[in-house]
Amino acid sequence: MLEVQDISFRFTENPVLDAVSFKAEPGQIISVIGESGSGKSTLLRAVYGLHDLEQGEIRWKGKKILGPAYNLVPGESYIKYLAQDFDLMPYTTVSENVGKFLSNFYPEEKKRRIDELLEMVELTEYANSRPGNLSGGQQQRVALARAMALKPELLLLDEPFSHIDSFRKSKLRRDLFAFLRKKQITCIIATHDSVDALAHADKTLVIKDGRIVREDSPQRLYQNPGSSYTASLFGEVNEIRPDLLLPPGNNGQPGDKVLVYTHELHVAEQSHLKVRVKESYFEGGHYLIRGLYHGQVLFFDHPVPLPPEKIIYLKADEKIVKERLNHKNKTG
Ligand SMILES: Nc1ncnc2c1ncn2[C@@H]1O[C@H](COP(=O)(O)OP(=O)(O)OP(=O)(O)O)[C@@H](O)[C@H]1O
Repeated sequence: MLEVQDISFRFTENPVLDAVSFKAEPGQIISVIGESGSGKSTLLRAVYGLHDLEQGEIRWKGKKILGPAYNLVPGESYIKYLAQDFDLMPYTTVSENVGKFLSNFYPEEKKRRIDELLEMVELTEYANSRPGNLSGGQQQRVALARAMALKPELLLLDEPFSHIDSFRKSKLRRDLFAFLRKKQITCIIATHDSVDALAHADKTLVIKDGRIVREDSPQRLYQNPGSSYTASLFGEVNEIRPDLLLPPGNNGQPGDKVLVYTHELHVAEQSHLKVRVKESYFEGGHYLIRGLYHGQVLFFDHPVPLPPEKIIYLKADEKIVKERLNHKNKTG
């Protein structure tokens, strides 16, 4: 088990990690999501032993992970860290890069393993190419394969799909996480991408200014984001007065707002939410509509574009609104 206990770290004056605590059970996949600069990479680097902490400690299976001041060669052999720069050897082949940490003692076993990993990242035909001649996305796939070559006990992935085209990303993501589950590899993945954070994780940590502000299952986090910061990591979100979405009575406290995702608002015959359409943006499966309610900008999804200045009425599922309101009042 990984135990991160109350760790703080700063490069200069301001803390970059501020009293961070969480646990990862063996085989668990944990996503860390937060805006740029919130401390995701620093957290992964700290877990890998690349930073000397100001306070707190990190343990893997009870053994303390030490920073560079106490460990001449930072990083432990049972942990692999895939950084945002891929750190590949540019002048040796893709195969040699993937096999860098594998023993030469059993050459056939080594070759089988490299072939299996290259197949997973769809780079078999590039086995003899040099990373220097590959695209950014292809290099990232080589780095991913190399990080998994030794079947680490703990894998730390920093934005592992950021350079990979959406055409490949979904399949690679599915295959990678299936592989991790099969091998019972514990994984922490830092990401901006809500699909990375939601689709495959057992638990998601939301980080803001170096602090963990939420820790929950992806489903509960998405259903009850609790703050506009958390909700906005999953896409455009509206903050709406509950009395505009619920029948009279039971409408929360004055000043309350509920968070409503764009796909949860629907055009209705009548409602309290009378909106003037401003613009329609084509997003593939639907249009994102920007409208105004008494000067407040609202976004919602609609199957077709709507003419500017058209007046429409918006509704949301009352059950969802009530649940969010209750959750908000419970958690403050
Ligand atoms: N080597 C460094 N020296 C000083 N400050 C740093 C250093 N590395 C990162 N920081 C600062 O620490 C904070 C957290 O950075 P970090 O890279 O952990 O954020 P992040 O959430 O991973 O961002 P991104 O999503 O953009 O990669 C930022 O304010 C950053 O400017």
